[in-house]
Amino acid sequence: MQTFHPRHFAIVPAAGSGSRMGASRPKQYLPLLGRPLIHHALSVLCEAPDIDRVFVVLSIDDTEWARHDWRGLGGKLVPLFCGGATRADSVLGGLRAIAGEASPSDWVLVHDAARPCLAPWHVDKLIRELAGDEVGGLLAVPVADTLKRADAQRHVAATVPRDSLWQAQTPQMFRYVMLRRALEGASAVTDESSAIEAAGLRPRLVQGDATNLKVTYPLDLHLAEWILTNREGIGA
Ligand SMILES: Nc1ccn([C@@H]2O[C@H](COP(=O)(O)OP(=O)(O)OP(=O)(O)O)[C@@H](O)[C@H]2O)c(=O)n1
Ligand SMILES: C[C@](O)(CO)[C@H](O)COP(=O)(O)O
Repeated sequence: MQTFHPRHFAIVPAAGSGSRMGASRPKQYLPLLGRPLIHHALSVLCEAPDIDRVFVVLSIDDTEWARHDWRGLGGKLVPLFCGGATRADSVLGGLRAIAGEASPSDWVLVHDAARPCLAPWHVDKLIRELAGDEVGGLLAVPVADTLKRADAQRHVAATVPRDSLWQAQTPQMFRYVMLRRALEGASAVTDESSAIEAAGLRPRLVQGDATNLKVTYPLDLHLAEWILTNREGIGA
């Protein structure tokens, strides 16, 4: 009997403008250790032995991608100029663009272009822990701080119990057809898991670590540089 092995595709949404960064160009192209920021995560995804192809979703009017040399990342990398108005639109555009290549039960790993400190072991752990899962899941870290809910005047209205609260990261890994249908049916979601949850399913939380931060504000760029330079020393 022939056994079916699902493939793994990465989709990297990179069509954002980086407004909170306040830089002169989208943050995915800001220099980080001599490379465009996005290069770091793409390199890890392209080198992951389990990942078959890496699709980068760019804005339809992106002019910067072509200014850089990506050949060092090898043949798995495919740019798609089909980004949308929101992150979810960009991911959905990517899923639609690869419809001819992906089978319904292939896995899709969606990873933010803005998370440059993705490490090979993050990808390996996610794929290994979710291999036999019906639904899929995401990297995440348990909330470590005491949480406060603010009122309109920024006074503390309540202390929110942090038990069972996790911070969502990426990659988030789901079956192609399940993710596509979930995103087509979802409104205003900020990650893939939310769309899957809205479809009535329960994604699994796979514990990652704080080094896989999202570069959102200028300080994050310095933190990312420090993490990439000192990774061996901090045991991450
Ligand atoms: N229309 C959009 C918006 C965001 N993204 C991508 O989604 C990821 C996470 O989003 P975020 O950090 O919010 O990026 P930006 O939207 O660029 O940032 P900001 O919200 O500060 O403008 C980034 O890799 C970003 O490029 C995208 O592909 N398409
Ligand atoms: C998907 C995500 O990285 C999970 O933390 C995050 O939600 C995306 O960031 P955004 O600022 O909400 O677009």
